Amino acid sequence: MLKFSKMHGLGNDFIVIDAIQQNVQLSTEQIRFMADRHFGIGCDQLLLVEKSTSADVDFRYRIFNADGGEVSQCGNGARCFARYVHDQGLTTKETIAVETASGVIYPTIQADGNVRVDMGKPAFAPEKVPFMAESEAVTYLIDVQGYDKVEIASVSMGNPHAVMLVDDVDTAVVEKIGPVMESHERFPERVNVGFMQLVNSETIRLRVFERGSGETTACGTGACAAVVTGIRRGLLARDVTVSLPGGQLQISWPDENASVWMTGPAEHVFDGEIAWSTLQQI
Ligand SMILES: N[C@@H](CCC[C@H](N)C(=O)O)C(=O)O
Repeated sequence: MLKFSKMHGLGNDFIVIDAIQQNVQLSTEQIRFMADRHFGIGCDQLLLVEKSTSADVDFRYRIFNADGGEVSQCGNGARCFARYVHDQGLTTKETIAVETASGVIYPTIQADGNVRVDMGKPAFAPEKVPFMAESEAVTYLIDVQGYDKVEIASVSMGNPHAVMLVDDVDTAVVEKIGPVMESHERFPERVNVGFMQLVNSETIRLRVFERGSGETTACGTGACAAVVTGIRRGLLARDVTVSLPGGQLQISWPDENASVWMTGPAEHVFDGEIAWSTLQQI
């Protein structure tokens, strides 16, 4: 049997698998099957806990979207990862160094159970996102099929994000523009698409259409992306409450050269197991 835990961060849900104590080799099709909410277990992302290859880092963290594609960063996943390795007794540390495909992040489990994560520095250079543009700008006007030009900001939080301002997230056409933007030709690795409504300089509302998973109830890196691009546009303060459909995150970007800090909950839902014989049929 393959053991897993089901966890979530503000409803952005994960299958978390210990690949240190279990020998885990999953194909893209098997991950897609496990993520499927009707035929499998159901999740937005599947997270693998592995040993790090470097001595000064505690764990390696691999992330797969529901479509089976491996990606390099996940904010809500980082908080769940930290709670998982701590609660399963894989570490006794409160601050954990975690290697991801886009660098090392440092989640800290707080006394109240929330997790605060040093998410690293945002990268705005188009080639880092990657986004096709002649030079770096705070915002860009892009052609979106079926719509007039759309103004976006783009940033890498270890994964690619496009953020647009909307008057009201409740009426924003996330399910229509989201998929078109996700596969926009100017984002060669596709993109996570954020729809940000300003409430005041310290509060935003946000919905995110995630690359490879569709709209989720919350996206941690999406919240970081919205806040840093909002600060660059002169719209937001340095500490912002981000209100997502699944709940709230606190995001802070102390200055242009600093890391972005994210604080929020991570919840364990249940433990389960699935037979390898079932997965072998996929
Ligand atoms: N849910 C995540 C982001 C997961 C990865 C993303 N869909 C991508 O493809 O980059 C978060 O909380 O940040």
